[in-house]
Amino acid sequence: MTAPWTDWDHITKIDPDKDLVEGETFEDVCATGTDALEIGGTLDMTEEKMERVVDACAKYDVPIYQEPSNPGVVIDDDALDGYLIPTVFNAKDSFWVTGAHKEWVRIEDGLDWDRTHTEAYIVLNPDSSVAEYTEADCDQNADDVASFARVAEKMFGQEIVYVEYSGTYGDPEKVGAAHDALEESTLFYGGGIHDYETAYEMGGNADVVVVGNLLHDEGVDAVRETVEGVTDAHAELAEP
Ligand SMILES: CC(C)=CCC/C(C)=C/CC/C(C)=C/CC/C(C)=C/COP(=O)(O)OP(=O)(O)O
Ligand SMILES: O=P(O)(O)OC[C@@H](O)CO
Ligand SMILES: [Mg+2]
Repeated sequence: MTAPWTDWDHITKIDPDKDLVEGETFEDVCATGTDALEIGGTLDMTEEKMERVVDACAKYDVPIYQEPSNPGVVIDDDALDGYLIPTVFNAKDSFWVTGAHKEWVRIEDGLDWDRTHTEAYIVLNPDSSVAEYTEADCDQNADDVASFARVAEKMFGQEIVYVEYSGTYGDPEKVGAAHDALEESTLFYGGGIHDYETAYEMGGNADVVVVGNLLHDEGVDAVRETVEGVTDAHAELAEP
């Protein structure tokens, strides 16, 4: 069976610590045309906040994945299609590469391996909380980014590589370099996608575009525009 994300164009990342725009519901989020929901954030996360969002989204048709930022917030919920567990390839502290994972496996018995997948992050915005938190070395040129992507796929068997600019719009050249370096793995891009044009441009350089802050800051109509942008970019790439 092929992995579900190979069919995705767009993910909406919901931060359980942030509100939706006033008057909007999770039903509206699920009606944007987004292909999957990723529930996660780095700051002030708790199991209760995670549960609340998963419960609210469970009855709609969009797959739901939890993206835990640490082992303490992983929830056990049948409504989840799975877990997308980050591993940060350019973190300075190996805790964020394998250490947290080792602790998780040590503490929990009976992990649901069939629903557990990893995302090989390359974190590139030095001002993001995720970069600070993981002490990521963000000083990477396009060749470096491409090489990390290739290492993730070819040496570590990662099915998902994630170029992360959380909070700011990234460099399309670096994203494209990662894309060109991959043969099989799926490239996620996230960071600063805020309208049709940015989604269209990054859609030309990545397999899946992830939209986060926009949902909480601008709302579902803006998110729907980004779905259209990436979908159009991918439709054009697929033309003969
Ligand atoms: C082993 C387990 C279960 C967990 C460890 C998982 C790891 C290594 C997490 C590292 C941090 C990471 C990549 C988290 C993913 C979520 C993410 C990138 C959230 C967005 O971060 P920001 O947007 O910078 O933070 P805020 O939105 O919270 O300010
Ligand atoms: O919030 P934004 O900047 O859209 O980033 C999305 C996502 O990649 C964050 O992990
Ligand atoms: Mg964020």
